[in-house]
Amino acid sequence: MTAVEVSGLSHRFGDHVAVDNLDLTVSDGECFGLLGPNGAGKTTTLRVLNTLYPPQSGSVRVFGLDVKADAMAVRRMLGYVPQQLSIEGALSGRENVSWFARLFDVPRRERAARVAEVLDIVDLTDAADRLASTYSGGMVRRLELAQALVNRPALLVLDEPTVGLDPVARDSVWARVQEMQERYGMTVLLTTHYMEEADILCDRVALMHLGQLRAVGTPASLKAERGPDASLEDVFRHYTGSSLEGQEKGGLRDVRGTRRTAQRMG
Ligand SMILES: Nc1ncnc2c1ncn2[C@@H]1O[C@H](COP(=O)(O)OP(=O)(O)OP(=O)(O)O)[C@@H](O)[C@H]1O
Repeated sequence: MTAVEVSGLSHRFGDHVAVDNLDLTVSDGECFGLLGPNGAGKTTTLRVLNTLYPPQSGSVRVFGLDVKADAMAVRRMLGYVPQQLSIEGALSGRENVSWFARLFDVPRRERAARVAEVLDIVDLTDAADRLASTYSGGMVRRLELAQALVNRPALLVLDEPTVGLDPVARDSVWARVQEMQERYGMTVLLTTHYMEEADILCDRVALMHLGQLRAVGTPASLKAERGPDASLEDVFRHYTGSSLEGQEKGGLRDVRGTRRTAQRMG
């Protein structure tokens, strides 16, 4: 079964073509990475897939359902962790996840157990009753994963899941994603600027540049095409003509974003 099927998708903002005739297939149970420089069209693609933007041309199907015609059914199958902060600092971790459980129609009788289960998966049981405003960046990201998981999505969509996290917190998020995949056999679609993340987590990756698909394959096959010692960064550079420097969101833009986050949390 195909989890995601994108055919001839294009999306414009005014005159600007953000996604240009994109074709992409993600198989059931796969962890698939969407890579590309800033502005490549990754987030726009995820937003169409998430039913946030209706497709302007082309089509997107999630487990056979059309994102336009069957938007509500598609939403029920999805868990989404956006780039922007999606938790409420004035609530505890448990309350944040419970709120999502209500929002996503988790049956009332099952809610408390389901919330406890996902908090356990992301290793936040001990901190569950503390206000989220006291959480570290890594804990916030794990709480967002718990929120996205509480309706047991068939497809988990992660937009830069570890941006701004230190290596230890990043490792911890990776471990949770892998555990969830093993436990539930869910399909994961993520975007990232970290080539190491793509290499470790993803069964296949696609490289986007200027709205177009430039390459798709397993990390191993894409690296092998470039030579015996090639890294995924070499592959990235080859297809996009740009280096990753300044791409990782550690720049001013991200610092601003992080500060905005801190303000909201505090
Ligand atoms: N709401 C919007 N209005 C106008 N232009 C937009 C809007 N959203 C995105 N764009 C433009 O569309 C292009 C693709 O943006 P998108 O956010 O999809 O890229 P991305 O690959 O996710 O980049 P990043 O890695 O920086 O998140 C960019 O040139 C961006 O400036």
